[in-house]
Amino acid sequence: MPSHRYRDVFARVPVEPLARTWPDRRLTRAPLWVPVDLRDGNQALAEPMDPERKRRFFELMVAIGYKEIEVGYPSASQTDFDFVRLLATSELVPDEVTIVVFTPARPELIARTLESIQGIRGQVVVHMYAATAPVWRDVVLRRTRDELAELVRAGAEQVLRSAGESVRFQFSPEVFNLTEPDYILELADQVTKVWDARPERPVILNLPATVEVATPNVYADQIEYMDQNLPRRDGVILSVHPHNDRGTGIACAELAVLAGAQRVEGCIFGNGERTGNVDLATLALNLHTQGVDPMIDFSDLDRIRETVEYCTRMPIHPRHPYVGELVHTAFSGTHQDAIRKGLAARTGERWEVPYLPIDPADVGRGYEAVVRVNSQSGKGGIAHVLETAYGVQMSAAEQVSFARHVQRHTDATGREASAAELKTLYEEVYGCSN
Ligand SMILES: CC(=O)SCCNC(=O)CCNC(=O)[C@H](O)C(C)(C)COP(=O)(O)OP(=O)(O)OC[C@H]1O[C@@H](n2cnc3c(N)ncnc32)[C@H](O)[C@@H]1OP(=O)(O)O
Ligand SMILES: CC(C)C(=O)C(=O)O
Repeated sequence: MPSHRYRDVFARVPVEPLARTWPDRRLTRAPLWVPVDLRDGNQALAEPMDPERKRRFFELMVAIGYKEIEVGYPSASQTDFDFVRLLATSELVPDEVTIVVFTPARPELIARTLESIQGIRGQVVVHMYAATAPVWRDVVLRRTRDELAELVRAGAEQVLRSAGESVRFQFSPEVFNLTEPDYILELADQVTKVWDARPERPVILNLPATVEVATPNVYADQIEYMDQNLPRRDGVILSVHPHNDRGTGIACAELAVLAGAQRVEGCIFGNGERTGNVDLATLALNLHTQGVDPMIDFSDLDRIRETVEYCTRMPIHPRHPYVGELVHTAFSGTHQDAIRKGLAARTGERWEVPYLPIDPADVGRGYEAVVRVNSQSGKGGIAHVLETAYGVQMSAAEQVSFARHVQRHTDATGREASAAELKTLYEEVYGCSN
């Protein structure tokens, strides 16, 4: 492998020395969540969502409790523009929900974005971004640091000039994680000054790991450094937007919250460009399994999954955390045995069943699928299936002997044996069901 072609993160961006405190902190409450499925998720789809899909997705997000939702990139397409117009001119946005519209720092596209929210009743966040990392400055935007700072200042002023009282402001230095920290502080100072950041009307400063390039501790250090050094800190909502290129988007988000992030952007099951945005459902349910209320209702996870799959036209992997079809299922014998004993030993509300980090019932699933039988299974799992599906009670000796029959059967077929198949086999072996 030509690994010499790549440099580690420390060779690409200065990571400032830091008296870090995040490793000693705990996650004790949910951050502000902002699903960006209708913008960042949407821009990753081969077929972007049509108006009906956008609306269905939006209504789902409102129904499960999101209070701030990025709804589109109005200057990107007529569909995006029209959807924002629909929200601005209808009753679809409840009073307690704020929508976010996204724009690059280009004057004509800012103007189009502001046009899309004309006459809106409730609160709206105008989210402006510009890529700030050196390669993007030099190669993509072809601007020096000062020239790019000027573009951002002009964009912030344009937004301010045309925005009414109901507008709040957000800035994202795209590729924050590869941008020099002193430059981020300079831009943060500039936008928070132009937008008059104060606690009563805070500015959202969103620090994306646009392309994930480092272990999560590095991102956490970068976020804590900003938390400690940002100008007008009490007038800023510090937000993060992790992607999942190294497969550690979840860890980046969790450590970033420990490090001082107050708000997290992502997509509900992690859709997004390349390997996706951070997965908001996983983040929320991770909190739930630590005893922290995520403030979003995932109690009917399969309904949420069906809507997301319909809107994105993409299936969710069977091993996807919490929601995958197989994540509450054990095929392997010793795990089935432990689950069976754990389920039987339950007392009270506390959930401590081996190998099941969450009670499937919390997310609307039953217990039928927690144990399924194939050639990797053992007597405990087989007995569990027959008992729960048909009330068959086997003695310890019978369990041992029947398991040998099942093993021969599953070895011969190479397949899973359903509860019905097990019952038929049981009747063949013992003459009748007990
Ligand atoms: C990390 C992110 O997710 S950022 C969001 C990315 N999402 C999208 O791009 C989806 C929607 N985008 C679009 O529909 C189109 O790209 C549009 C309408 C925004 C722009 O389309 P076009 O005018 O055809 O330009 P194009 O797509 O080629 O963009 C490149 C231009 O934008 C400029 N640009 C890119 N980002 C920014 C920015 N944040 N602020 C200002 N200018 C920018 C580039 O420098 C380039 O300018 P140049 O042509 O002078 O070199
Ligand atoms: C500009 C922003 C928020 C973004 O989508 C990203 O950096 O990934």
